[in-house]
Amino acid sequence: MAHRDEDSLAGLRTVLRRVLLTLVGVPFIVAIAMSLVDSYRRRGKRPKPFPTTPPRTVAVGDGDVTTYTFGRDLYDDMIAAIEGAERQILFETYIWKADATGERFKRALIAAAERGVDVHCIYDGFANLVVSPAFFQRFPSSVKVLRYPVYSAGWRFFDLRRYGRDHRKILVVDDNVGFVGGYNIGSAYESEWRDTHVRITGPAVWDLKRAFADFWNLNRRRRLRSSERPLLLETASTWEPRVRVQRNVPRLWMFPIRAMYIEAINRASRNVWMTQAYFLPDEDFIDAVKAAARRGVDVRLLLPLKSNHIVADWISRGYFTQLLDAGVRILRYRDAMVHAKTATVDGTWATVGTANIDRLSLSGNFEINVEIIDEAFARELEEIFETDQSHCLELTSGEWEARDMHRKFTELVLAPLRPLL
Ligand SMILES: O=P(O)(O)OC[C@H](O)CO
Repeated sequence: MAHRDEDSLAGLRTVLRRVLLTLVGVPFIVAIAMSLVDSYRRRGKRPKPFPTTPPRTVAVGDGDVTTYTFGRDLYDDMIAAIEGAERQILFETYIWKADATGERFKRALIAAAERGVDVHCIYDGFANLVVSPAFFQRFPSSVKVLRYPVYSAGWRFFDLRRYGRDHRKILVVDDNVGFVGGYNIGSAYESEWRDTHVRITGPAVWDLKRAFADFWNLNRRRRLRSSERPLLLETASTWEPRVRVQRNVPRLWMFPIRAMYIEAINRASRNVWMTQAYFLPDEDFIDAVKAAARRGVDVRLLLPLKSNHIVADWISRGYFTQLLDAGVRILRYRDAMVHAKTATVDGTWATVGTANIDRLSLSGNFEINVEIIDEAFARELEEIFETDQSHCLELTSGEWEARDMHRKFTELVLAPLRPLL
C-alpha cells in the first residue's frame, strides 16, 4: 500500500515536472524560432519613408526644450554641441554601433578630448556584444570610457539590483545643454526609425549631469583606474518646477518612472496619448490604462505595426483584447519602427525618455525620463502624435476579434514570457 502511494506520488511529480517544462520551454522555443524566421525575412528589405516634424523649440520655465523626431536632425545638433564644447562632455548610450554614425560620434568625441575638453563616455556592454571590440579599443586615453559590464553582480548572484542594463541615452555639454530620449547611436536610427529625443537648456541640465555623474561614480572604482577621480558637481542652485528628471536606479532599488506614469494616467481627465516602442506592462499598469479609458478619458496607444522584436510584438498583442474592450484606441504605425518612449496627459503633462513600457525598463534597467508639466510642450508632443497618427492603421475590435485561431493560440503560448520582458 505504502509502495503504491509512493509510486503514484512519483508519477504525479513526473507529470507536474513535464507540464512545467512544457509551459516554460515551449514559449522559449517558439520565441527563438519566430525571431530566426523574422530576421531571415527582413534581409534586404528597403526602408520606407515616414512623416517627421522639424525640430521645434518651446520655452519651459527658465530654459528651452527642443523636440526631435528625425535622427539626422538630432545627430547633427548633438555633434554641433560636442564640437562647441569648451569644458566637459558627458556621453552615455545603450547601443553604439560601429557604423558611419557611430564613427562620426567617436571622431567628434576624440577631437574634443584632444583640444582639452574633459570627455566621459559610458556604453552598455551587453547591448554592444555584437559590435566589434576593436571599435571600443581604439579610444585614446584622453577619452575616459566606462563599459558597463555584461555581468555586474560579482559574487552577489541573487542580488537582483545588480542585473539591470544601462539603457540610458544622455549627452550633456558643459553646463549649457543636455540631450535625452529614445535614440541610440547608429546609422539605421538616423533615417529609418521614428524616435523622439529632446534637447534641454536651463536648470534641468544639472539634473542630467547629476544622473550621469551618479552612475559614473557608482561604477568608477571597479571599471576604471582606481586613481580616476569621481565626477563632482556643485549643488543645484536653481530648482525648475516644470521639469523633473526621473531616474530608475536598480542598484538603489529606485523605479520612479513606472510610478510617474501610473500617477499621471490615474489623474487624467481628458486624454492619455502614449507612443511606445514595446508595450508589455504589468497588470497594475494595464489596469490604470483601462480605468482611464473606462471613465471616458481619450486613451490612445501608438505602437509599431511591426517592431524590430517580433516576440515583443506578439506578447504585446496578448493585451489588445482587454485594452480594446476598455475603450483604448490602438494605433499601429506603418512602414517604420517607432522607437519613441513618450506620453502626454490632458495637454499639460508630458514625458520623453529611455524607458519602454515593459518590465525590463520599468523595474529592471537604469533608465531616465524627463517629466515636463507645461502646456506649450505638451501641445508640441500632441502635434507630433497627430502627425504620427496620420501614418497609422487603427485596430478595430471587429478586426481584432476576427483574427485567425493560430494567432490567438500563439499569443496564448507566449503569454508566460510576459514577466521576463
Ligand atoms: O532597448 P531600446 O529601447 O533602446 O531599443 C533597442 C533596440 O530594440 C535594439 O534592438
